[in-house]
Amino acid sequence: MIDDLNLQFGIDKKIAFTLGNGDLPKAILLAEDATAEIYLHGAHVSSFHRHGWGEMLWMSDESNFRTDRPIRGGVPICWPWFGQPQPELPQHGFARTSQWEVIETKAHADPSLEIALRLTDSEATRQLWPHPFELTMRVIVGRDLTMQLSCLNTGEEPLDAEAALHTYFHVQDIDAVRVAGLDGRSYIDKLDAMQGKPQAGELTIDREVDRIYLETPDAVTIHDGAERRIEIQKSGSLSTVVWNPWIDKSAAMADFPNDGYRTMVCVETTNAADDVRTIQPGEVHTITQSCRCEPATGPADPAEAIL
Ligand SMILES: O=P(O)(O)OC[C@H]1O[C@@H](O)[C@H](O)[C@@H](O)[C@@H]1O
Repeated sequence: MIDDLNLQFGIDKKIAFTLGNGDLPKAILLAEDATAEIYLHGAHVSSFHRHGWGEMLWMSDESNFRTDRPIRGGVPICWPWFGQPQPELPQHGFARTSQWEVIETKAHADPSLEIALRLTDSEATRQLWPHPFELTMRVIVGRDLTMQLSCLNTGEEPLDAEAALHTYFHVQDIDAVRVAGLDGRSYIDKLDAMQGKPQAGELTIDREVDRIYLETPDAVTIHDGAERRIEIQKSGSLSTVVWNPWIDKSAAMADFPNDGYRTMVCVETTNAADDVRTIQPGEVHTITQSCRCEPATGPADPAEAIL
């Protein structure tokens, strides 16, 4: 399988396929400005390392790497639902535990690299969710990490889908983290009977946080507690989830280190809660997020200072 992937989609010195953890196949993208890794299991981006500025994503070193489990960390794709609408359904949908197929790789002149993966309905997905669909995940690796998740409704009935690019960002020190861009928005507090509450100012984290922010079309910025800030631009999404499990929940999760909550925060570009999307037959809905990691002060790139 790896040989076939390299033959069909490998690009010399830029894109290669290999077996990753748990012998699951993954793509390695070696762009001029960054290196990224994407597992075919879940179309899961597990690493984005912008050269000179370190790893942007947080990965659990206790993660499962099994075909029947989601990977913990990186960017799980929650689809076609967010959370667990019914107890018998898998939390966050089936996309993150499905095997995706690679459909395209490209080396752009700018000089980013791109990989596209696809998931279509099958007997197994129709048992959980009775809709035909074609889901495409495009990952573009350059100075930014851009992810586009597109759902084409290939059926004859409208379908309703939620989605999340459930991104685990690596931060230096949770006590000093600030999340900007949500001021004045209201959020659903999943830890307080789904009550609606207003956000005043920047968000800081000193306890478990699990919130769905509504009416959030704009960029969100994470100040990571040290020298970095991460800006998340988005489109096709009017909701944003912020999650940190804090002490007790970290300890309760078997695939999460007890102190993991100190160096991560999830800021998720979503279609969740009242932002569920109805997609008509033959139509496509795309949710996009583009993440840029830059020094906390100064221009994004030393070259930009002299341009
Ligand atoms: O453990 P999971 O299924 O990956 O979910 C992690 C978290 O994901 C967040 O997006 C949810 O809002 C939380 O409620 C949930 O606990």
